Amino acid sequence: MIKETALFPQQVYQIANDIRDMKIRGAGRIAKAAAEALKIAAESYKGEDLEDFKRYIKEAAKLLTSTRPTAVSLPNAVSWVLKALNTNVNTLQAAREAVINQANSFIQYADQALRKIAEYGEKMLRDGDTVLTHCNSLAAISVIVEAHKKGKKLHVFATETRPMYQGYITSEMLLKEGVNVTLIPESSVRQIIRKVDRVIVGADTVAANGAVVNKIGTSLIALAAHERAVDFFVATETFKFSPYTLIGDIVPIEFRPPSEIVGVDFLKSHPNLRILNPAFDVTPPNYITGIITELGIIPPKAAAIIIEEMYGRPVISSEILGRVEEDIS
Ligand SMILES: O=P(O)(O)OC[C@H]1O[C@H](OP(=O)(O)O)[C@H](O)[C@@H]1O
Repeated sequence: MIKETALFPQQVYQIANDIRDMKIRGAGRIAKAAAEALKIAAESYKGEDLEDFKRYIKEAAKLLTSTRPTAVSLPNAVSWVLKALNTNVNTLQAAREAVINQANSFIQYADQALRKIAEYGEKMLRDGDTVLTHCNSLAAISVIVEAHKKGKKLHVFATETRPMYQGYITSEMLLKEGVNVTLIPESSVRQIIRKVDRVIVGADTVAANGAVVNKIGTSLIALAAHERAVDFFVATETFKFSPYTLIGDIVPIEFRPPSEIVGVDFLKSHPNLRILNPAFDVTPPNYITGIITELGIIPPKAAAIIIEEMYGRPVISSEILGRVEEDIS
């Protein structure tokens, strides 16, 4: 549990806890939730001092970015909102309004971006295609659903996605839209890939060299697709592009608790058993056909250009990010 003090309203801690516990999950959704939390914090600030307000918002930013380390959408959303404090705000009221407006503008941008991704991405799917997707990505799903709405007959293989089984959520979402879905264990992908025309997945972070960090198992799927020359697309908003990688940062990979892999009883009865539960892996750029963004479909090698255009240099320091490499030993 994140330590609660009287500093922020309970809702802010709740959002932070829900992101950490993956009750709120998906790189886009956690970014929007963080923006919403900063907005709530700004609205609820009880003090009367501008400088104190700025410190308070930065503390909230720190709390939120400390919840999960890998998806850069989280610090990028927070940076977007914190820009409000860099503008010429001279009064508490102006600063509060600026934070609220920036948070709203991020949420609005995120919603519009998903619509644009669907619009650009559906063109990559053809009538009769069999599509494979992994985990639960709103960006990837929006592309599939848009193609389906355009009248293209698709069949989707959704991987179960151990250990959290987000493939079940994906299956439900696609079935609700009337898309044909077959749920498969991800260990069957090399067997199934011969039936697949297109792979489409989401992203948690896109690095400056075009590598994509996404749910564990993605890179094995990319490898299988590469072997059979199956096109492999990544659907992602540009706020999942990492400005930190432009200045040499390595994307930290989150390791989650062993209890997500095996039951507590099994763990207790085998105290010498070590368990590793990495939540993400890295797919190299040469395995990726194209990255579908709200700005258009780009080759992975163009990621650095997008980062430079969108962000320039990082806005918040690594101190606020609180990024610490996980100990995997
Ligand atoms: O933003 P959207 O496209 O919804 O999802 C992007 C990615 O976020 C998820 O991470 P997690 O489930 O939070 O660990 C998955 O890795 C998914 O592919």
